[in-house]
This record gives sequence, C-alpha cells and structure tokens, in this order.
Amino acid sequence: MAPTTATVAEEAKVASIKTLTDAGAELNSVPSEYTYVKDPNDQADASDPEHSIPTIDFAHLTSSSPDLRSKAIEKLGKACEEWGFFQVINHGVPESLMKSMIEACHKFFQLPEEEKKEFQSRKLLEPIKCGTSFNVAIDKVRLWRDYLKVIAHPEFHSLHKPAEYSDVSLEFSKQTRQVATELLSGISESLGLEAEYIAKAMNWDRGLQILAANYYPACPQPDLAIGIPPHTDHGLVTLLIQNDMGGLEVQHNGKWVLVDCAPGAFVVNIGDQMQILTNDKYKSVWHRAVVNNRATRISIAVPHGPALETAALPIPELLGGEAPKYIGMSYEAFMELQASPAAYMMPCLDHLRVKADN
Ligand SMILES: O=C(O)CCC(=O)C(=O)O
Ligand SMILES: [Fe+2]
Repeated sequence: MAPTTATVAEEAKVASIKTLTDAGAELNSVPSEYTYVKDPNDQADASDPEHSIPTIDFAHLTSSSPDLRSKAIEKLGKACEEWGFFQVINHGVPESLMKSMIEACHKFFQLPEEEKKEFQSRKLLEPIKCGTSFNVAIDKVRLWRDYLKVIAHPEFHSLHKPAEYSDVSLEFSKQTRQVATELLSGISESLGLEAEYIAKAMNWDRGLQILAANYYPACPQPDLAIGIPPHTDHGLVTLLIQNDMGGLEVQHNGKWVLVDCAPGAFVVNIGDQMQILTNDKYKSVWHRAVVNNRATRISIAVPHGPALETAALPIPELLGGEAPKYIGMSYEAFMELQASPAAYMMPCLDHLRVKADN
C-alpha cells in the first residue's frame, strides 16, 4: 500500500536520536519507546581469549608466496565456517582515509535537521537516504541510532554537504570494494572453487555496495537501549569500520561476544547471500550494536552484494550429494522482504528455506 502523505508526515515527526540526546542534560533515562532489555546471562566472558574473532592478514592472502597464500585461504575458510566474522589487517587502505570517512559522516549527522530532511525516504533503494531507528513505520522499539545510507556501486552517489564527503567517499568506496573483491576470491578458493567463481555467478561487476553510516550517541542507561538489535546482513560480505568506540557484538556459541579489533582493521562478516551459496557451510551470523554512556560511536558498515536482479542459489559443486536448502530469490526481492513487516527482525533466510517433506 502506498504511504499516505499523512503517515509520511507523521514519521518525519519522529525526532532523530541526535535531536533527542542533544536536547539537554535532563535526559537521564531512556524514554519508554526506546526501552530494550538485554539478558546479561547471554554475554560472553570478555577476558576469555577464546572470545575474539579470527584475524586474517590481507598481505598473506594476496601474497605471491603460494605457501603464505594457501595458509591464509585456509584460515579464511575456517573463519567463515566457525565464526562468520573476522578482522582483516594489512589491507592497504590508509587509516587516514578511514578516519576521514568517519569524520565526513560525523559532520553529516551534525548538519541541522532541516538540511538532512531532504534525504528522508521510505524507498528501500533510494540512492541517498537518512533517518533514525530502523523503520519508524513498523519499529516496535525505537533504536538508539541515526543512519545515512548512500549507494556507491554500481552507480556512485554522493552528498554535497559536508563538502569533503564526495571525494572521501569515492576513494573510500573504491578501495573498500577492492578489498571486498579480493576477499570474495579468497572465499571462492577456500571452498575449492576457482577464484572468480562467486564474482561471476553473482554478477559482481554490477554488484551493490552501500555506505551505511550509523550514529550512536552516548546513552544515559546503555543496558536499557539498543543501537541495532540482533540481525544478519543481506549481502555477500560486509566490511565495517568504526571510530574508537566499540559496540559491535557477534553471536558465537550462543553468547554475545564484543568485537575488539585492531586500529585500522576492517571487521568483515558473511551475509545471507553467501550462506545461501554455500548451502549453510558459511554462516551469516547474528550481530547487534550496543550503546555506551561515554561518547558517540560511529560505525560505517559497507555491505557488498550481488547485482540486484541476481538470485543466489546453492552452488551445485558444493552440494556433495546434499539437497539444496534454499530456493532462489532476486537480491532486490530479498532486501524488500528483509525490510518488510513480515520479516521484522526475523531471520529472513527462513523464508527461502526448502521445507522438509513430511
Ligand atoms: O554498528 C555496528 O557495529 C553494527 C552495524 C551493523 O550491523 C549494520 O549496519 O548492519
Ligand atoms: Fe549488520
């Protein structure tokens, strides 16, 4: 159903989290519509070294030494299978570029609300879109975050304000995409496929890349709010950077593990399309963003997916006699489904799972 002007106007009235937290010192508790209680028993013991995501050395992955490369590919495959998350070091993207990208996004969030309003939209694939929470039309609990999503590939889009956003995001999106392309080749090889297999099958040259910045201001009661609740990412691989505040948590062996990554590293995770391709071998793992009471956290998640019309299906060469677990759906339709009330914060993959005969 097309939204009426009235409902869009109503939604526009939902203040950004920035407006709410800027409003003043009197905000010393979380308003009821933002209240989200986490179970402290589900938290992993942070002091246990078992609870840190694997590290992939990109210089090894792209090395001319066959030995270093094959060991790195093996480690990558293990990380995709056991964690679905890993950090990538020595990737060659300058830390200064990452910091400039975070700074440019921070400046965007600091623009007057009036100036950001022109980018408010309900359209899923709006080239430039900003807002608060997840989808204020269907959210049951409001999220402690504002967002800015800009499509950088297959067509590059950009903002005029802040002035540096355009140049910085062009360079950052290109370099990040190069790292993602190498990772995709490594992942293909780790599955015993030729390096280009997944890229070719997914029409990677026309694949989607989104620069999705998240703004999480300090929260007076961080245990009673959530930045982003548990979810999986829709694409093939997501690369993420953050300012010096942590907050990303990954579900591992039934517990929430806080991701601690090296300065300048990318945090990478496997998305739903990769889980489909590998018939569940590589997992699109649940993760969430928690908030803190000390300082604003900014993260930039960069999901990379297939071309919009491409439907991922389990790769026949990987089945080894197993039945395919998923039916096909175009990436665009999958994203629409994930954003719809029917799949609200649910594992969207379940909608594509082949039902067992009984
Ligand atoms: O802010 C984070 O660390 C998580 C962001 C995220 O999961 C997302 O944007 O999909
Ligand atoms: Fe995510």
